[in-house]
Amino acid sequence: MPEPTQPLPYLIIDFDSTFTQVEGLDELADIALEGHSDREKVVAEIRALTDRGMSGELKFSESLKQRLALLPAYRRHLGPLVARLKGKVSESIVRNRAFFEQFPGRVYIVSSGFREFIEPVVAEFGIGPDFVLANTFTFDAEGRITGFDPENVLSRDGGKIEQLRRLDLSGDVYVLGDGYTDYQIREAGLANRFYAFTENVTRDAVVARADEVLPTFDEFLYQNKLPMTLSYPKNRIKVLLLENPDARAAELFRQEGYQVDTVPGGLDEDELVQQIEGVSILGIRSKTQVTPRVLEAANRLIAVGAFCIGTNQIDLTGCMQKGVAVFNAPFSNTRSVVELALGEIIMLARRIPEKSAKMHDGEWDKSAKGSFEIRGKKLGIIGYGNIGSQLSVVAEAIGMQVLYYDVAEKLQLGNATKCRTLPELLQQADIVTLHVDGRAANINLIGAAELALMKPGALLLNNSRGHIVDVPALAAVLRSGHLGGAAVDVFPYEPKTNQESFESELRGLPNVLLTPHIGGSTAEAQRNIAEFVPERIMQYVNSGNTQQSVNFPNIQLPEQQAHRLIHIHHNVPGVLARINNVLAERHVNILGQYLKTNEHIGYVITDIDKEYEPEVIGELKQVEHTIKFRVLY
Ligand SMILES: NC(=O)C1=CN([C@@H]2O[C@H](COP(=O)(O)OP(=O)(O)OC[C@H]3O[C@@H](n4cnc5c(N)ncnc54)[C@H](O)[C@@H]3O)[C@@H](O)[C@H]2O)C=CC1
Ligand SMILES: O=C(O)C(=O)COP(=O)(O)O
Repeated sequence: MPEPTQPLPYLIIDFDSTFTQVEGLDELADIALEGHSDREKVVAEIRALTDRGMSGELKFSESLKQRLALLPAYRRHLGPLVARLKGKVSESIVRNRAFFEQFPGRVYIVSSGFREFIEPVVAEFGIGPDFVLANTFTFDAEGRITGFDPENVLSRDGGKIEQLRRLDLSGDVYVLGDGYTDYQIREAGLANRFYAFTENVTRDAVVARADEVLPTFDEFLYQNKLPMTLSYPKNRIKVLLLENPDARAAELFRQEGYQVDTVPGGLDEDELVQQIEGVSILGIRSKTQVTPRVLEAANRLIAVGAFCIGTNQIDLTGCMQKGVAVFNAPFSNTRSVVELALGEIIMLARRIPEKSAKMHDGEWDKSAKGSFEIRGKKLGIIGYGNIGSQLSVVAEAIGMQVLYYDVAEKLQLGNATKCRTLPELLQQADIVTLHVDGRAANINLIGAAELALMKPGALLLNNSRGHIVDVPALAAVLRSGHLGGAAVDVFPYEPKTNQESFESELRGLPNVLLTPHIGGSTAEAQRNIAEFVPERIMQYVNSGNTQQSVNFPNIQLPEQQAHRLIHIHHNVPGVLARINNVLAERHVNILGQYLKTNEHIGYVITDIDKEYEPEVIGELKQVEHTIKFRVLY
């Protein structure tokens, strides 16, 4: 942990909506009015008054007076209130409890809320009663809250200013709060800096006047080089999501505390080059090309999430050499593609595309010509991976005979028959379906020669990648009638957004089913993907776990012990020895070490004791052939 470079300034922290996520009086009203028919109405009125007071719209004393008048609360409600507030302390404050315990006497809670509920909450963070400056309630003989002690300076307008004056602190004073009255301390010259704390609420009028905006308390600690629980404030991690992944993805990243920007549709290379600067996590789908130029401009990138299966659009080696881990969703839309393919096979076998089009034109064409059952027909699957092999099982279940061809040795499922060559499959199949990946070697895998080998009247499905099929050659065999039909979901060029029109030689051809790359576009698949990919990326960021990464050596790490050093380097001999030399010379105790390499990079994880000289980190960064280095606390 970095040690403070200078004595800690005095921190003046507001309580309601800053130290805690909520406003104490709002919560008190909610508790006191439990079971009352007008609970919601009164709580809403109190909230509105709080807001008007906090943003400077209503005089503070007036807002307080009006709120208390609406509040039918008793002393007995304070216990439940404290219990509730203890569970609602701001997450980044809870996370950094150790910081508060480490600096007793430097943190004041200055609040126009009430001592009765503030003191017990902040006591758990080592902040004693002398460091709580707040209002106090007045009660009647029955214990009903009647108002506030008017002698208390904090009950008056400008009360926080006067309170600070009386405190007469010497040295630097920083104020953290969400309200206008917090800013006024700085305005009055009684603090050096005002930090608008926006983890719980953002008030524009307050943010506009702040020296700094703090989305979390981690950010404050990071900026001031103070000891913090996280190694890096999560709010500094910028996520850029393109091509509309399900909204759940943005939600999960936001919940984690990251800043998320979304761009509907894809970006071309020039646009992405402009937008990638400062982005730590890039989320794309099948359209966006992550090219060497994009990577060159990516100064902060640590991970790319492909919210799909295919990763041919990403320069995977370039990412590796930059220390950028790539993750995809290898099985989240498999079933959706299988279902689409199966539906297309039946639709084409019955010539539905042209029959449906005719019906829309008012033409009744009842005939069995060219239509057949798929039972007993030979389905030739090219690429027997996750999609191909699942389609194999489903197709057999409805009575098809399956043939398959794959460049890799694959487990033969059910009664499927393996073909040793591509021509062997093409010559036999009644229906050919493509499920290979989009690697460059597969460009025009199906060209004029391959199409010529297919049986007359056979059907072709391409739900894999557009460049796998030579489109003009396919159009020619459809026009000539050599093929009986085709279903095509993917194209060499696909429109960037739904506003762009679709151009293709396949348009208007008979018995051709065209779909706009929707093989994986189902609610189920998109939701699965939007959970799967962020989870992998966040695990990687938080623990270094690279399980399921497409381009990094896969390591599933055990739970982190003390501090974790994550070192990515070019795979040349001797780097591990150099890392360990630095640790040995600095007498650092290694608790666990894990190494895995691939042909380009080495990935070393070292768990070490918390106690080490800060210079160790600098020295490890200097180890020759280091690509990226980070420390996790
Ligand atoms: N239309 C859409 O919306 C979707 C399209 N896809 C595409 O489908 C592809 C396949 O997906 P998965 O089955 O999950 O991938 P996978 O990686 O499990 O399977 C691909 C298989 O193709 C084989 N292969 C590669 N080149 C070949 C060749 N020239 N000849 C024969 N076999 C070859 C591989 O050895 C592998 O077994 C993805 O890479 C993606 O491009 C995936 C999901 C949705
Ligand atoms: O999963 C894949 O590889 C796909 O082709 C689906 O791509 P998409 O997410 O629809 O752009």
